[in-house]
Amino acid sequence: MSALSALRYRFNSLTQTLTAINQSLNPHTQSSILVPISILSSHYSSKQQSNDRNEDKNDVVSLFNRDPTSPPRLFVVQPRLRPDTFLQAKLNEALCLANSLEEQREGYFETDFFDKALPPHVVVQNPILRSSRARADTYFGPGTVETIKCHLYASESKGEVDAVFVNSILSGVQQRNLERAWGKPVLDRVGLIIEIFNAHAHTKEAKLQSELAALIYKKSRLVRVRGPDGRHTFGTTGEAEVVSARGRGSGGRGFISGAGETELQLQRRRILERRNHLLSQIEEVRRTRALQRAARKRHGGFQNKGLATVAVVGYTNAGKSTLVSALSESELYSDSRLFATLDPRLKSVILPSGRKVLFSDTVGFISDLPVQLVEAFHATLEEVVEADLLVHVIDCTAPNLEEHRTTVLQVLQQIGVSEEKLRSMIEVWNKIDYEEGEMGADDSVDDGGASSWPVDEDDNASEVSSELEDDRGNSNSSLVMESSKEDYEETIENMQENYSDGWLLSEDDQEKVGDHWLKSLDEQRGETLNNLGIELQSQAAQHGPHVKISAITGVGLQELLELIDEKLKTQDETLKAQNVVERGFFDRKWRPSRTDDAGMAVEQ
Ligand SMILES: Nc1nc2c(ncn2[C@@H]2O[C@H](COP(=O)(O)OP(=O)(O)OP(=O)(O)O)[C@@H](O)[C@H]2O)c(=O)[nH]1
Ligand SMILES: [Mg+2]
Repeated sequence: MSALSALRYRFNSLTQTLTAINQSLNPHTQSSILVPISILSSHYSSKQQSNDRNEDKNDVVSLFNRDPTSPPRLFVVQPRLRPDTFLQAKLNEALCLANSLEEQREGYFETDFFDKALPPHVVVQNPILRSSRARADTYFGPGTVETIKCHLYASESKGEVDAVFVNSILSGVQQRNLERAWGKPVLDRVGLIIEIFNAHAHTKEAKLQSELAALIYKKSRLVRVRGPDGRHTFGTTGEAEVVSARGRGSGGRGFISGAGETELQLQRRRILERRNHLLSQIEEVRRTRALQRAARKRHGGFQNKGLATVAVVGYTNAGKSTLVSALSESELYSDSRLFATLDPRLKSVILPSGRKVLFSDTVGFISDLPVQLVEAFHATLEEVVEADLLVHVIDCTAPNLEEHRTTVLQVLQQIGVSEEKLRSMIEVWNKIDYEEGEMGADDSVDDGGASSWPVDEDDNASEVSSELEDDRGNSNSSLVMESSKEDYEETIENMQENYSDGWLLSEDDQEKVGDHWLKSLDEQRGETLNNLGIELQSQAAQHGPHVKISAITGVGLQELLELIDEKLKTQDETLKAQNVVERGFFDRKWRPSRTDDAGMAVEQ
């Protein structure tokens, strides 16, 4: 109940201002960016990129050709999920993601997040729920593609849409075909998250890493398909393979020799060159960070043991930055936009025992966090891996809190946080003021059904409300007509077998994503840690949160600091004991025994 109220509270704030935002849209800007340009297109260089970014970067950062001076208007397509509360949570996240894509101007966002309008959105039949497999060519079935097109055109007639955001993972071919069908750039979940990272990055480190993630993503999207005329084409505009002179008759071998470079090869080469350049710069960042960490461990701190670091981790928007600000009495940037923080920031805090420690605020996680981002943000995430203690902040108002927790545990395992650290991690339930305040204020949300969805004044937003209603009863809605009777009869248990980390992938996609992880992970360790993850989850389920806090009101913060103090003290004692044992072992091993001495003497 409390979580639904939280959603209602947030979305009512968002929807109230839809009209104002729509009015502020500039028709001129809109027409200039409504050109459908695929991320697969060879025209990936955006001439409209921000002047703030250097020209070199303009060529590769943006995944679609958008105007960075005003936030793009995205049309959100949410595949249906069950149960409805889960659908609502995912739709809520999708809308927040869509509204989070915005560049800062002089360090600030132009609009307050809560003043932003809800983006136009539609819930559609989920191909995976229906046939357990998405279509290889268009992901959705032809009926759903048409339905979305109708809704899209209806929104567009109001001048609202720059691109379509499908809150799922699409293959390059699916994305491209949907772009053709809808005549708009299409972003899938991975693409949008990477785009947000690029838009929010403003330090050198974050920019380098976000750009690298975008490049890795783009590289995976470079596909060659057969065009309508039967020839192989590249890009949405269907240009034939273009050859550059490179490789023609010089140095190439076999078939490549003398043929020149195809468009695909040219794009790959450009991406690889840029990637290598970025990797070398990121390596420098990593080296600097490692040196700084070593210096912190050597100097200062408690009894000359160096400064301990406490990394604050959690799902995006959980309140990590607000918490670190409150504990350190500083002003870290916090915002309701997702991925407000991209760079680790360190703040010193004095614990109740008088011990000084460093708190590190870092990038938040999200379900289906693109692997490209995890790979690219290695330097930043190392701060988490190397921390002495982890504090996991959970937004207790999130209806899918359990999924958030699992996601964070999985990412921590994937980036290589030790089993020991995961076991000693402190779990903090933040935003309890929601429960105490707004939650109790509105009893109407207790029905647990469609009425808990925010009542929107806007036509676009209310579409979903009616759909959710329709899904339970009879409806004339074209969207609901696509649902089969069997869909309704499937149990939640059956549905959950289809969920991957609370998220839906086609079987192909699952294989692809799985492969990717396998490449970057130590398999055996992964298995052990997965078991640990389950164990940690069940522990948490049994014992509840370690501490309940409100980073905003300050409730529970003292208790949290005391717990951190205690944990670090226990760790110190364990380390000390280990050192004693190790030294004893060392001594025994290397000091020659009396008998050995005698033997040696005899031999000599
Ligand atoms: N009511 C309430 N709101 C909170 C609390 N803590 C944080 N928030 C709000 O939650 C939103 C997100 O807070 P942040 O501190 O930016 O969250 P974050 O985890 O750092 O988010 P990212 O950096 O985007 O991953 C902001 O609007 C905060 O004002 C809390 O204890 N109570
Ligand atoms: Mg933050």
